[in-house]
Amino acid sequence: MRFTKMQGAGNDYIYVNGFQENIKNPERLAIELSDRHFGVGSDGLVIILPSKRCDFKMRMFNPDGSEAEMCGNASRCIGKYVYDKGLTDKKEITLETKAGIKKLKFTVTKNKVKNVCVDMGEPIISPSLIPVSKIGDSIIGEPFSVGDEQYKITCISMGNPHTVIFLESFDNIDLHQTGYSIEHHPLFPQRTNVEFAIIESKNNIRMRVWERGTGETLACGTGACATLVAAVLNGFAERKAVLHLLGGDLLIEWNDLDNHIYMTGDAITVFEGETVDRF
Ligand SMILES: N[C@@H](CCC[C@H](N)C(=O)O)C(=O)O
Repeated sequence: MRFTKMQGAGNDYIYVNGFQENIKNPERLAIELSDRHFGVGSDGLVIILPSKRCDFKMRMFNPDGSEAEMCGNASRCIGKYVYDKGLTDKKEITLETKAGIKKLKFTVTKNKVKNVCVDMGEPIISPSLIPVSKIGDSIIGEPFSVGDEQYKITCISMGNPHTVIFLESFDNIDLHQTGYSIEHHPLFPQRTNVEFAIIESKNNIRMRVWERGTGETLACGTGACATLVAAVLNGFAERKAVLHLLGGDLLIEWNDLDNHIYMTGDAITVFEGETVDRF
């Protein structure tokens, strides 16, 4: 099976052309290929497929084999993949995901995609839709305890669930233990991604992320969008900000005219490969 390793802001996935490769068990393949010692090593597996409704369709699997509804960084990399490989000559395409249709716009230099802006759609704040097992219209800066620790959480869905916590510093947090405990907390029936964020200014937010089904990653596109929305709803930030993640920066804007979130960032091809033996 041929594959391409790509990363966006350091969030690395294995991309497979589903027009050519027939993958029977993507859940198992994601577990095996994502392993950083016995596989290729990645934050998951992404399959690019034909779509009846859009230019392309995406399926995305975490390293634990679970399928996610949406992946922001992967959507940008898919833009680069399909344009650079000549699967399209359009600079604006539509992408079908389990979280609806996303629109992608490419910035092209020397016939290669450098940057992609993704219309990520509207954020969802209703607890029943995120989903969060709590009655009410929203969860914005609400007290939450896990273990001996007390936090204030804001819950947002960008098609996939996110729980955002604002901190003064990352020094006193055991991100792996706290991230894991919140991901698996009974409040979140479909588990949750967890973002830890520090407000540096109204337009600059530093964040780290614990991803559902993955663990800590260097970046999460949907997580960056959810963090900006949470920051705005808590009165901490303006509607356009740079989100500084461990693997790079993303520009996120929550447009007040259409209520959509726009995410702009890089997309990089790392290498091409072919699996052998047990894969
Ligand atoms: N890294 C991604 C999100 C990947 C899916 C996530 N782990 C989930 O299960 O929801 C992004 O860039 O958005």
